[in-house]
Amino acid sequence: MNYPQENIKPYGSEGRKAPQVERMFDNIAHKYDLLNHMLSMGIDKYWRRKAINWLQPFAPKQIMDVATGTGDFAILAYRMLQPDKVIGTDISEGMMNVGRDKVEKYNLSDKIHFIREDCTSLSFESGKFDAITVAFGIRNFEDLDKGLREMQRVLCPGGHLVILELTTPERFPMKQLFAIYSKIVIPTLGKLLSKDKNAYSYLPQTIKAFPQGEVMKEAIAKAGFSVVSFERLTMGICTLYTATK
Ligand SMILES: C[S@@+](CC[C@H](N)C(=O)[O-])C[C@H]1O[C@@H](n2cnc3c(N)ncnc32)[C@H](O)[C@@H]1O
Repeated sequence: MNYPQENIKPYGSEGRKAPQVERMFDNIAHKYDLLNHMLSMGIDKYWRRKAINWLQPFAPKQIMDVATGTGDFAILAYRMLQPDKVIGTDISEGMMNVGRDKVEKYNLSDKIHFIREDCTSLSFESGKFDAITVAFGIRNFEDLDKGLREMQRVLCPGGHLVILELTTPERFPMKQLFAIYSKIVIPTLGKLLSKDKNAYSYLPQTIKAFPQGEVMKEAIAKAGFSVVSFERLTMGICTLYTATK
């Protein structure tokens, strides 16, 4: 299936989406953490903890953090779940280099590894991971269904998937507040700090276009997952999706 956000590209309609997304995240990598926490006003930390908490009862030993970026989710997953290993995968070496520095600073280099992988075509063998996490990354995939199928393939039978993604609130007053925030605050602050004006106008456009709630739940189930469910967080600004293989 073709989803609307797959046709939204940061630097214009020419060429494939994935190389443009890679270029964009390489460009903003040095300011990503600052902007991320600033634009979410720190609420992302609560969302991340909530997502990882869901995995706690399953005590996964091998975890892949897809679209790991600068590694915050991978680091938190390691600290909260104490698995044998976390592999962070991403298409942007620029983002992962920031993550590699953090992991070294925290003395976690033997526990958390970063590998360049496009989630729509993973090089890992089937059934390798006990759990897969994705925070704020899946919206950028060139082919959402292919990415979900690949995650399903590399999870072990009974393995767990957790996805956090920004969504559009549907009810008053958050719907109206979020509309103003995403039209004015995100592009203005993003442009000012990252110096890449395309990146922070691409962000709200993809949030608006990305399938959410029941549509996303159906996409996850179609990729072969069972017990798919979702919970809207902070009045619908973010949604937590969980599933089992
Ligand atoms: C908004 S950042 C999220 C980073 C991190 N997960 C976090 O929670 O802060 C999105 C990341 O998705 C990555 N990405 C986009 N498309 C991807 C793909 N097809 N496969 C793997 N990573 C991808 C980008 O390079 C970027 O680092």
